[in-house]
Amino acid sequence: MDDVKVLSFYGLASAAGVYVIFKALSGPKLDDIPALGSSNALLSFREVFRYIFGAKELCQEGYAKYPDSMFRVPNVDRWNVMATGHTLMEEIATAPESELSFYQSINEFLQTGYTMGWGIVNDPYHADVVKSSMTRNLGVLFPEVRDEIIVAFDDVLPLHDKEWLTVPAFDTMMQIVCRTSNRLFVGLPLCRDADFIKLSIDYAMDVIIAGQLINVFPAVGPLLSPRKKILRRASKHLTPIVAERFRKEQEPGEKFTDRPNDLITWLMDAAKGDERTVSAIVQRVLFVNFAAVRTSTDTFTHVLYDIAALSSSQVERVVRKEGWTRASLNRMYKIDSFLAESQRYWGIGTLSLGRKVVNKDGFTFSNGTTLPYGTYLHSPMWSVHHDPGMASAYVRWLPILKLRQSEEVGSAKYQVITTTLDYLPFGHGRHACPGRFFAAVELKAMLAHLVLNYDVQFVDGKRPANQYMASACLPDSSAKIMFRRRHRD
Ligand code: HEM
Repeated sequence: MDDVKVLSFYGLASAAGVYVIFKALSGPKLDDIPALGSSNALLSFREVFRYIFGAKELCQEGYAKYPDSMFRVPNVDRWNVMATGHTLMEEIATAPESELSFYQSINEFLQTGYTMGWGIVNDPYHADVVKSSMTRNLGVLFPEVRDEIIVAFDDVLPLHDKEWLTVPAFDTMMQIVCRTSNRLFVGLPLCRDADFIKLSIDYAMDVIIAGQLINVFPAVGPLLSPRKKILRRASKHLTPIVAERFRKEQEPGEKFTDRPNDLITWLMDAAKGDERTVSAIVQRVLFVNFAAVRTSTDTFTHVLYDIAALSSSQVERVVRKEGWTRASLNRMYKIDSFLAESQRYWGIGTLSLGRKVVNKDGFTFSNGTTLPYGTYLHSPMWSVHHDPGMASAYVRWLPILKLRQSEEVGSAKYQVITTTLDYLPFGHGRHACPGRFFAAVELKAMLAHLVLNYDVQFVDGKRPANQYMASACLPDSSAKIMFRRRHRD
């Protein structure tokens, strides 16, 4: 590095350090909430490191020590309050946005305005589109989802005879998830375009990295946002499609009757004002990609790593009897339970129910505790999912994973889409993931296709270790996995 670069590096690092300390000291006063480690923001660096290298153990310590209560853990620039026990968690899940804000919490973390556009911050109408139009259309569009799964698996796994093929697990699943999701979002042929798939995948990573940089370097961070670059790349593919739809819609005379049934159309129908422009719709399609693809890929890579011990007899029986429809997928109870259990056991994060107190007078819980304005809070999901009190709900099925008791399997109460205070991978309450209905259909269809058609094996015989980073719990993204076409005798 030359001198100017060295000086710039130290200058930026010092500015970031001063800013972080300033933020830590000027945050809301939380003296009544017990801290893990030192209660002094500057002396709690040991816990900060423990948090950065995996919040799981740290939060587990607090969960055991403070049941039905609260404790706080230090992040780099703030305290994060953890609420435990059903009563407090229910109050978080049901609190109105004007008291405990999901959007402020997530938008600050991702710096959504800079990284993905202020329209998304100001009018998150896509959540209703995903929850209503997308979910409503899942039955009629299922054959397309299924078709894309088959073609995508065939394309990314060019298998011959009885040979094993070794491929990178995460990247391969990411391709399949991205293509399948975009079959529903933008349709053929774009969902198979290599550059479009790559930019959708890159976008997710770029946004998370840029969001963190902007949080630490607020002054220069926005300059590092990938938004414009990605928009330019995406526009090449999406702008002509969206512009053509707007043009057809405005044509006098004939009604635009052959409108494709996809996310672009659903968004155009729901968007209002400034959000009803070509560039705003393009941005929104990218945002839904961001919410959908990485989350589903991480979840499915965990599932893939779990799959070796899965019996496929039940899947075969249902498919033989009823063929491939959404209804038959609904009856693949073991597939559903397997997915739910993989999500419970591993999850893709260790925290859930992220909110920020936005009422100027603070938020008072039923136990009398008031959290001041500006407090960030969560529930320690990993600890909830591994609470020994939950063990009786499961029977041991795989060496690690358990399935629900047989009488419970198939009950709506325990399906993967049913969120509860004990089952939080999709959150719970007001902001529970609206994409979970699609995610469940997509991932269950992928899982059933996988177990019916492929044998899967680890390269060295054991599950690759997870990567824990702050609140994330990610499946190993560099591990390879072996596939072979399944042969029926
Ligand atoms: C396995 C895959 C997925 C996981 C684990 C997941 C998880 C989550 C979680 C934890 C939340 C926040 C809930 C809360 O704090 O209460 C959320 C919100 C959201 N998810 Fe998902 N998600 C997945 C797939 C998807 C898909 C496929 C879509 C879109 C098609 C989607 C769209 C959204 C949106 C739009 C929100 C914001 C909700 C709001 O504005 O209230 N997600 N998701």
